[in-house]
Formats: sequence, C-alpha cells, structure tokens
Amino acid sequence: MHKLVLTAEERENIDALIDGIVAADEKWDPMAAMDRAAEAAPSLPLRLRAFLAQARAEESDVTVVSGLPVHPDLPPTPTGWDLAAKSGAGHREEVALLLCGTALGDPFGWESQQDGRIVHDVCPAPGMESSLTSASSAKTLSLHTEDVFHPCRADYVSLLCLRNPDAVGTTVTRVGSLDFPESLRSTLREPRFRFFPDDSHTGTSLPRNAADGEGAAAAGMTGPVLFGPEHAPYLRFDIDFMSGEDAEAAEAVLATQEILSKAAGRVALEPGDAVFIDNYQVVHGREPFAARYDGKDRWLKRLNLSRDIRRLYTHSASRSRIIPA
Ligand SMILES: NC(=[NH2+])NCCC[C@H](N)C(=O)O
Ligand SMILES: O=C(O)CCC(=O)C(=O)O
Ligand SMILES: [Fe+2]
Repeated sequence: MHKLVLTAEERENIDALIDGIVAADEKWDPMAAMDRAAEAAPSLPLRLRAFLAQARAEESDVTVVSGLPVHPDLPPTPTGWDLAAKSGAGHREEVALLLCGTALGDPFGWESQQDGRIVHDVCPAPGMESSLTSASSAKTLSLHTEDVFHPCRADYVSLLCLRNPDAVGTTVTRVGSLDFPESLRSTLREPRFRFFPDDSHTGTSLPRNAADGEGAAAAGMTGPVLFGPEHAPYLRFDIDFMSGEDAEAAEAVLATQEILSKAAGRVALEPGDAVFIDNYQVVHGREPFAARYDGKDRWLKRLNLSRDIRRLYTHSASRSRIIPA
C-alpha cells in the first residue's frame, strides 16, 4: 500500500482549486466539473501529483491519499444515491475526487449505473440493507472486482470518504499476496467462467436468468479469473455475479472465494481519505454495519478510472465518457 498524508497547506490549495471549479458554472454541472477538474489537475500540489504519477507507473495496488478537504458544512448523508444526485449533495467532494483521479486515469461512468453519473454516491438506502449493491449495510459486500462482467471495467475504482462514524472497513485482497495451489491456478487461467452484470446495473434483485431481454450483457461473458503476466497475474472475480462453466470451474470459484476471504485486509476510511484500488490486482468489499438514516450515515463518493479511455470509445463507438454496458 502507498499512502500520502496531505499537509494543511496542501489541503488549502486543493480547496482553492475546488472553489474555482464550483464557481465557474452558475449551476452545479457534474459533466462540466469533470472537464474543469481535468484542466485544473496540473495545478494540484506537486507532491500529490508526483505521488499519484508514481503510483500509476509502479502499478501500486492500493493507494491512499489522506487529508483531502471535506467541507465543514457538508449536508446530511442522503438516504440513497438518487437523492444525492438530485440535490448535488457533496459536490465539492466530487470535485476533490475528480482532481486526484485525473492524475491516475480518465473518469468514466456507465449508462446503466446510477443514472449515468460520473461520480457515484455510496451510502445506505432504506429497503436496500441486504441487497448486493453498494447501498447495502446489514449484509457483507463480498470481495469483488468492480463491474466484473465488462471488458472496459475500471483500472481503478476510487472511493473518497465523507463520513464513516463507525469506522466500517473497506475490505481488500491483493492478488500479489495470494498463493494458489498449482492445479487451481491453471483452472483459473482458462476461460471457463461466466461473468454477469451486477444488480446496480440491472436494477433488479431477480435471479439473473429472469433478466430476459436485458441485452447481451445479461447473458454474461466468459473468460478466465487469472490472466496476464505468469508471475504477477491480474484477477477478475465476484462470487455473486459469476459462475463456473463446468463442475471443476464451479469448484474453483468456491476455492478461490475461500482463499480471497482468508487473505483479506481492511481499510477503515476516515473523512478526507481517498483510496484508489487497482481493479486488476485487488478485489474489494465492505464489512456490514447498522444504517441509521439520521443524516450521519457512512457516505463515500466513488469514481471509475480508465488508464486508456480509447478502449471505451472503441467499445461504445462514440467519444462519450458514459458508456453503455
Ligand atoms: N458481490 C457484489 N455484491 N457485487 C456488486 C458490487 C456492488 C456494485 N459495484 C454497486 O455499485 O452496487
Ligand atoms: O463501501 C465500501 O467501502 C466499498 C463499496 C464498494 O464496493 C463499491 O462501492 O463499489
Ligand atoms: Fe465495489
């Protein structure tokens, strides 16, 4: 893990950049803010830019920046991403995440997720306590690759903490820390696994084969779990949204889940902490917690970053940062 703690002066400099971006448009406009953040990112404190550039170059698996500005007048935690989207709650913090994220990759969103927003809200929502989405609370969010089903999934999923009063942990397992038995490793390298869009895309808690007519993505896509460099492989895994294509592959999924769970570490984000999780090297999840719905709930902003936005443009056949799943 790489970690940088910002000084008070650095935090003030970043806050001033946010002031400029927020003031530039009469009304809060998330897409305009994304462009303005990209323009302003070269003015971030040099130490932060150098840190993020190094994290990118070295393929750091878990990268933390601490001490980002969270506004003292932060509104109450919304009871769902849709309410946050409507009110623009936490928009200054969205800009903070965009500014840092731009140093690692290009921001993008999914048409099918959180209404095509670029920066997402992760906060508990009433009725969703036991769902398989980020709006859950009572249930453990199992270790997963973000958007495991998609070839253009993020290179980094980034999370900026606005509130986390109970120090709920984000769980992480780094593929580099794992030791797979040789027979399991070779099974995982074969394209004997099928990956499906998760419930945050399909908007359903129905069994996935009930999602008829949802398009090609609903049928899933096959591929390996481990791929890339022989001695430093990348990983793609989400037990809730994948299956083995044969009995041995199905066994391998269960065995891998066990190995991943045993090796999990945790990061309890504090307000102003941003974590950049390498989505090819790390699976992440979340510990369960009790939602309060009193305005003080845990609240994160989330941003997907691609190291090569052209992969997405090629996929979607348009130069849009909001791509169809
Ligand atoms: N194993 C899982 N629950 N996977 C889905 C993860 C949550 C999903 N990324 C969301 O935004 O809601
Ligand atoms: O809440 C967290 O710490 C992680 C949530 C998560 O996995 C996500 O939003 O994709
Ligand atoms: Fe996630």
